[in-house]
Amino acid sequence: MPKIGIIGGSGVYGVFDPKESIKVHTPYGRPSAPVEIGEINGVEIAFLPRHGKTHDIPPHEVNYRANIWALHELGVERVIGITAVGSLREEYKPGDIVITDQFIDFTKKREYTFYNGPRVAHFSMADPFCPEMRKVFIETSKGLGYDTHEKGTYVCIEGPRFSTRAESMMFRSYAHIIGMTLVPEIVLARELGMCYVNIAAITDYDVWAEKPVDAQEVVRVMKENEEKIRKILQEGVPKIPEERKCGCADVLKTAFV
Ligand SMILES: CSC[C@H]1O[C@H](OP(=O)(O)O)[C@H](O)[C@@H]1O
Ligand SMILES: Nc1ncnc2[nH]cnc12
Repeated sequence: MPKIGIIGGSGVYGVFDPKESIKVHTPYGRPSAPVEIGEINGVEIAFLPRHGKTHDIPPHEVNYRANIWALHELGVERVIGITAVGSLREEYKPGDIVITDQFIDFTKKREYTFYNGPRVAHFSMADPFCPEMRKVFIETSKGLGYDTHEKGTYVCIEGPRFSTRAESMMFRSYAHIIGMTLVPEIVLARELGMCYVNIAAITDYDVWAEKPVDAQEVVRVMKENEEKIRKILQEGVPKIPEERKCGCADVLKTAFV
């Protein structure tokens, strides 16, 4: 049973060679694709492409609950989410890697929880990312010589449209990077006691800076970044401690009323 799951985003489709693919049915419907099982550097991995195998699911229509449930059902305890993001700050440059440490939710109409009653839960989201996996991927990305930001606040917008210049200026006053998929993916993983780390690859300066961003540019730059992501995973995944001492699952002890 794979204990590590990877959710790949825009332009990240070939990070390993799957040995099998499993169709998982969940109480929330179908995940974005069958879950692919394979290995990265000797470690068993479950992989899901967030936008489907042919990128036909837009960010606001991703079935985040089914994706996280499916990975959990297969035994996954730790989730690595790969995302393409725009930069809201000069010093966060296209091509840089960010190991996100906070998020701000600007989405509007998604399924945010597994707990819609009668069981009521309120999960702490103060420090949402797994400290053990953050450490591994910060060290790995830096060790590979990539320009790496140890911290960064990701503002998640609803999409599928990009921001207006005014929105971008506002977001820039409190966040460092912008994307459309981190929420509710991380929230749902946490609700099941799973660890989550976000490896964000910057593809563009959002519109506050210069010319309007476009989707083709994001996918083109992400293709260029794919090798970086592959290397970070190849080196980083085997360094993830097998036993979890991070406390990510402890939120379950205090969430229920
Ligand atoms: C293809 S442009 C916008 C698209 O790219 C990012 O995808 P992901 O987070 O899955 O890497 C962004 O969030 C949007 O979904
Ligand atoms: N500028 C941007 N805004 C929102 N999502 C993105 N994904 C990649 N670049 C983005």
